[in-house]
Amino acid sequence: MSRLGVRAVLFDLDGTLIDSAPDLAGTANTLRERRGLPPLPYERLRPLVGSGARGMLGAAFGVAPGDATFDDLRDEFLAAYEQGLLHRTVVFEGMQAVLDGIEAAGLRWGIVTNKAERFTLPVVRGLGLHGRAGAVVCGDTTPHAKPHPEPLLEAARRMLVAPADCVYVGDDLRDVQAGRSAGMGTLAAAWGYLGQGEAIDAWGADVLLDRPAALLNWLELA
Ligand SMILES: O=C(O)COP(=O)(O)O
Ligand SMILES: [Mg+2]
Repeated sequence: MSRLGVRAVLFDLDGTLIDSAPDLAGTANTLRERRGLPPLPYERLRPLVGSGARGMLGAAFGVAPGDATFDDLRDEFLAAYEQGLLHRTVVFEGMQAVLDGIEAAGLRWGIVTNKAERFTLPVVRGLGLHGRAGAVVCGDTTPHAKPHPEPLLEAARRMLVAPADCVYVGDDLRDVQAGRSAGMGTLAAAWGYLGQGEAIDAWGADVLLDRPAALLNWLELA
């Protein structure tokens, strides 16, 4: 895949553009604390953060979707997370420079996440990214979420860029699947929430990136 013809870079949010793991793990421990349970170590929770509330509740309480208590715990988890979206969540180190480089080169960039709008929009605003992103498409913006291509196609439409002229950068297999289905080049971000034993090189991405700055190199902007 060539960077020639790339006019827009779309980014996944959690695990790619921002590190929200400390706040998601912190929320799991808030719920444990409410029940008099000791906190779980961050190192144990972080590898499960890619599975969102499901991963956090599985680790914290041993529950899974379909269990009697799961839905109530998930609602409580999401309400608690919403209270502290930006306590310790940050843009990944090196990523501001990547966004600066993309903008300086006259390329556009946007966000396509499975995180719901109620969480995404305050986070994106709070981190100062809102006025800069050409589009922010969330898990509930279109009828289908990733790995369906629809959110990526919606972002391309909003940015007035043909899907073939976009690339998608993400830290999960479903990001690569969505990008391919949308007809976009795919770049897999290895700095994100890669679960234990996950084989990122088996996802079928066009390019593997080991750190944010590698994206600037690939775009030939560094
Ligand atoms: O919150 C989620 O479900 C995952 O979000 P992401 O798509 O930005 O990684
Ligand atoms: Mg992600």
